[in-house]
Amino acid sequence: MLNELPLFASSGPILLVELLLIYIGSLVVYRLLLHPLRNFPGDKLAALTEWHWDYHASEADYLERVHNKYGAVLPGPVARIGPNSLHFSDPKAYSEIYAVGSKFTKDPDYYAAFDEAESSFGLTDPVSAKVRRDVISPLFSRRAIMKLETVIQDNIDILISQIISQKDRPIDLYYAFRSTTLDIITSYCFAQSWSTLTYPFFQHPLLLGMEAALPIVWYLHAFPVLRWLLPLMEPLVARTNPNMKAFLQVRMRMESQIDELLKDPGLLDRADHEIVYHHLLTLQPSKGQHQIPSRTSLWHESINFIFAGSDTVAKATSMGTFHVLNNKRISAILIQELQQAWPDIDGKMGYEALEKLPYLTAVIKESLRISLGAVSPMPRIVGPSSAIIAGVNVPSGASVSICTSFLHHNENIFHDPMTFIPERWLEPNSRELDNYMVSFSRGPRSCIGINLAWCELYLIFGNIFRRLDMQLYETSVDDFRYKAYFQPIFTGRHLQALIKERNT
Ligand code: HEM
Repeated sequence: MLNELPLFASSGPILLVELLLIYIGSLVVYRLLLHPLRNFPGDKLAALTEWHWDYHASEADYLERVHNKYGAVLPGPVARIGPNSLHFSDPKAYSEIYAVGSKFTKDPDYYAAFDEAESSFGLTDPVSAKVRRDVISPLFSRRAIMKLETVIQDNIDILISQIISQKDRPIDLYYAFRSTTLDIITSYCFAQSWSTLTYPFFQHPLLLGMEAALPIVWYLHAFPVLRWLLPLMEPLVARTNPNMKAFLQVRMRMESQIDELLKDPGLLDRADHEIVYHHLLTLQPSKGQHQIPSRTSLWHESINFIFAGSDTVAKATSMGTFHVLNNKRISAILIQELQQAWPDIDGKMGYEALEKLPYLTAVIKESLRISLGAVSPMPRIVGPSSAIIAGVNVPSGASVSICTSFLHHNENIFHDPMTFIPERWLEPNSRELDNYMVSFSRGPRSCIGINLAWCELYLIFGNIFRRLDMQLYETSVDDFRYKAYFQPIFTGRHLQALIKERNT
């Protein structure tokens, strides 16, 4: 009887189900038994489907748990965390994956989730990415930052005056810093400040919308179709979730900025200073730019700057400020150093002068170390041939990464890694530690905004600790536990402080 059953039923829907089952069956066999990564240790479900990663991606300690489980299994300090993805735990892997001159490229499947495929962050083709970088990098060179330092200082002055005007109530310093960095990036890159600093309690709806948008990243990764559906669902989303509505408004606002500019390029001449569009909209064949970026590409780039350039600095300053205020000894040393170097409180102290202060520098480095920056993997595709990473032979085409926490929070590198100790950066061996500080990543895709970030960090830390008298309010270290959405979202209360103006 069995022999007489046909292999495929003839009716359409059943045939579809049969084909689907055959496809899934073949995928299972391929991924478990034939895939080039089949011999790497890791959960079977992780090897079978990307959804396993998407399910666990936001758990801050997920990768640590995976390595604790598979650390002793050969071939070494590596685990398979997706069908085509490996994650390393040995810090040596960092300099091999993110090496200067590396031919490894950004993993297109992973980075597509950010929905900025045509921005400097999202471009995965190395040639296009390099052209874009070469075109916009001059705006972020140290020289350019020094020239536009007043743009940054002016916004910090607004921050200080806004904080002082809200005396007698605790200030949400995370929102305050995020407003500062948003206004800095929108003034610096577009000469059109969003003026979020002057919004009541620093809670501008656009800022709240950007914060609410972060958690969608792993959904967009798991279900790529959402990237197409999201714009269609705008009216529904806007009605049901005010923060998502605000996020969609951020995207639309940037879209109209581009449209206005394309309609009237003369707007560029009216900008107060050089902005990112001066670079993007000027053909620069010497840098390999043979065409002006498309409207979509300009739009992606503008959204990229707003996200990449604001939350990162705000989270580092929030964590750093908390740790300084939480330790009387550290805050006393920092304030004393600032008072000595900057005796006239009504005067100004610029970036170059602040950079020379050793304790302030140590505080900033420690803030960057402990806050990590990007908290999720930044995967690269191995190629053009196979590579040895941390002593392990990895086939070409595999997606590889090692998260920053495996260096910054590694007790073999930084003793007592979860404690904020600026002094570690002042010890004789601190140059050695610099090799393991990778907040801005390394290699051809490292952070474009590093000089701007350093300048913001010096000016924000310098100004708030010199000009304000701050006391923590109902914030503890537990409030900085986070969920990982490439950038962290702290799960506790935001950093809050009672703040007065300092008079001397
Ligand atoms: C404390 C502050 C900052 C930290 C910790 C940080 C960290 C990083 C990291 C780790 C990357 C690599 C991402 C990856 O490989 O996927 C990156 C890339 C990038 N960052 Fe930053 N960043 C900061 C500030 C900024 C600022 C202020 C800007 C604004 C100009 C900026 C713009 C960018 C851009 C455009 C990229 C993409 C570069 C590429 O893929 O080639 N960042 N940043």
